[in-house]
Amino acid sequence: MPDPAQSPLRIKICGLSTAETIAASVEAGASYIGFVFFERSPRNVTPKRAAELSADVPPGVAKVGLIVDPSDDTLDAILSNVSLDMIQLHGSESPDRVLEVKTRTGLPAMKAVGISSAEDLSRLPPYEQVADQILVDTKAPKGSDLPGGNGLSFDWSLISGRRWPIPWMLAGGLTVDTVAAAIQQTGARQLDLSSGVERAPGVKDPEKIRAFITAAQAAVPTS
Ligand SMILES: O=C(O)c1ccccc1N[C@@H]1O[C@H](COP(=O)(O)O)[C@@H](O)[C@H]1O
Repeated sequence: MPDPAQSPLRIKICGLSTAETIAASVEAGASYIGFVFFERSPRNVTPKRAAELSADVPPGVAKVGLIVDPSDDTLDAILSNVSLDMIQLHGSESPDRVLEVKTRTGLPAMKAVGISSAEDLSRLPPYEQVADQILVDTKAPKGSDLPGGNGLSFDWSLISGRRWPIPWMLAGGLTVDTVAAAIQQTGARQLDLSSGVERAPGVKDPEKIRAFITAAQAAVPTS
């Protein structure tokens, strides 16, 4: 897993599906690579394809599998094909289910929690007891096809100054144009994004990946 002491900012590029965009992410300095295992997503990859792409991910860059409300069979089917470093749970998994997934897979789990208002923050503490990391994402609008990956940000002032008992990542609509403000308002030192480095849904753009990571690194205060 990326070591916070070694890098002041850790970036996860999610929904990668080509060797070219994985190489661009790794060379630009991404700490995490995300594979989406969710059939409705334009970023969906099969476990076999993820295993092929994993050959391009060097040690030290964590491979994260994004799954939505997975059954045990789904978890087993994915992990029998591809070796992952962390599971990202991006559905409505309960805290107990997060624990079960950790036990079954033997992997650390990052639980996504959707935020759209101050009340949503009350959902965080139970997950902070059981997950290894929290992913703070924008709550998907009612009726949307995807529970994440919609390119929408939330009101970052809601988490400004919050104390986090475990490592966390900021997600939701991050782009090269918004990342400096996102870091400044939330104090985030881990970022996760998908839509903001795409030229079309599911089509990552190597140039956008490089530009985002450069802008994000430049936005972190040095002291
Ligand atoms: O990216 C997807 O297709 C996806 C599908 C289902 C759940 C989550 C998904 N993506 C995650 O959503 C956030 C925010 O993405 P974006 O930058 O706003 O597009 C991020 O954590 C992705 O990993």
